[in-house]
Amino acid sequence: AGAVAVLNKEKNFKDYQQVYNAIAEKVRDQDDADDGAGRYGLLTRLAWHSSGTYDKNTNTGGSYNGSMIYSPESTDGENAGLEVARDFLVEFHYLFPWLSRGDLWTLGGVVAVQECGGPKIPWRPGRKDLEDRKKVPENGNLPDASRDADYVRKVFTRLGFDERETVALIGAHCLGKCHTDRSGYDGPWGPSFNMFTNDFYVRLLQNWHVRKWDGKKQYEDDETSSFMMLPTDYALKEDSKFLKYVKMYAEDQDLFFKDFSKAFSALLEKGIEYPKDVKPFEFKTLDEQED
Ligand code: HEM
Ligand SMILES: Nc1c([N+](=O)[O-])cnc2ccccc12
Repeated sequence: AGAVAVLNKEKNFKDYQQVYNAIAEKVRDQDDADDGAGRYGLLTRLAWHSSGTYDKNTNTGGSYNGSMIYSPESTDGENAGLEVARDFLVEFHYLFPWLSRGDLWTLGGVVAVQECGGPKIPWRPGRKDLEDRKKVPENGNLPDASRDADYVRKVFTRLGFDERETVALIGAHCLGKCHTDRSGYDGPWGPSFNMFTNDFYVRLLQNWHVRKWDGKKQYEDDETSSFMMLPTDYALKEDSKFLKYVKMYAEDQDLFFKDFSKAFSALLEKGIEYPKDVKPFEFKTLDEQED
């Protein structure tokens, strides 16, 4: 059976908005971090990887248990660098001891997307920290960036997403950057990675070439050589079915925002059963609360 959300009767919207605000203030304080990318990409990736272990065929993995602190998940090469994200958030575990790791890590992703101009991400608490180490998912479910379109389709089908949702989710690659000491990929280098926009798709439709360097195969844009794409990013334009949605989102940022909001919210809840009357929270951004 899936993991059933455990709702804390003493905590309500106001308490979770307070956690949101505390995380958002710290993110804002670190806007210069990571060569100007800030923490938006890093926290979005933590929320994604804590959820991306989900397997719809066995109804295992996902964000519920906050299991990334345990091996083998903690040492999965695909999670390299996410200890920086977990360390960034750990103080809020002590500030708000009633919040589980799974709730904290997924809420961090909601803060990250919303605080850099992205759409509202509906979010529900109720994840419970793992007691039984045997429930830590095996490595191998988080995707490898060197692969092709069919591999990407397989990964997101296993997660329970269709092609349109797959393309919408990968649009989060408008945020943040690659780190040679984490994934081995490198860049981008332009100041374009701390705002949530449809730029990923607009750029992907421009002209690219394989970068000549001593690192992993990746793409570089013909015009400025200041952007990069992973092989799995580039695969989205090489595959006619994915390309249809790349063009759709490149032409319509509002549609991208609507689809991303729905798919990312669903990603963060994969494998979790909620009582049907539990409505998601929609948090205000810091800007929206400024008096
Ligand atoms: C085929 C699927 C995907 C692959 C192979 C992939 C791979 C990667 C790789 C290799 C990095 C660089 C990590 C580093 O060196 O720091 C990265 C970064 C990132 N990924 Fe993905 N990713 C995928 C899908 C997604 C999805 C679905 C999301 C979110 C919804 C996402 C969000 C991010 C973000 C925000 C970053 C920047 C992290 C930072 O700035 O530290 N990715 N991804
Ligand atoms: N900023 C990024 C772009 N981009 O187009 O700016 C493309 N792909 C990425 C893959 C992983 C992390 C960041 C990316």
